[in-house]
Amino acid sequence: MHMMVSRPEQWVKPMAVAGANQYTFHLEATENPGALIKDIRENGMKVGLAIKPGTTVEYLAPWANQIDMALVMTVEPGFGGQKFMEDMMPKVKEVFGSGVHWLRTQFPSLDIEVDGGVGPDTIHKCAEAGANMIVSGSAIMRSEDPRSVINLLRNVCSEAAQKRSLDR
Ligand SMILES: O=C(CO)[C@@H](O)[C@H](O)COP(=O)(O)O
Repeated sequence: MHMMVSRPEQWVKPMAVAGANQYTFHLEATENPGALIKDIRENGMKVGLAIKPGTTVEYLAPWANQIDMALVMTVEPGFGGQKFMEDMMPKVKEVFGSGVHWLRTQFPSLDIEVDGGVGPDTIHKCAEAGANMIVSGSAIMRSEDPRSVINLLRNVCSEAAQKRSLDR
């Protein structure tokens, strides 16, 4: 479950009872990420941690060893059909001036999801950066052949992941 809500603490138990196996919350929505991560685990769910475009990845990094998935939003949360923000890709992987690589390099086994504006035109950027989980809404729903779009998105991600593991 991607909980794009304020006060995410209040929905942990209800989601666990409803059968959710992963609970993703927004870093910006809580004052105590550590306590929330602990509560999600104690309720038997995996932990996802999302950041909005305006939040730098340095805020997420301290929690990366305690979570199962990092979600890098590539649109402002709110609604589907927005333009993919390519300038978010350095949060997934980039060589900065200092030579620091980001999430995929620092946390090779972490699931990294991108959400917003992802479709056949933008999937290569996500996959090459190292994202292995994709949210795609309008590119699939507005397609005349949703199955082929899903297959394409899946294949591009799998091929990039395979290439990464061979390069390691
Ligand atoms: O909920 C959100 C943004 O608020 C996203 O999940 C988008 O809705 C994904 O849809 P597309 O950007 O792929 O249309």
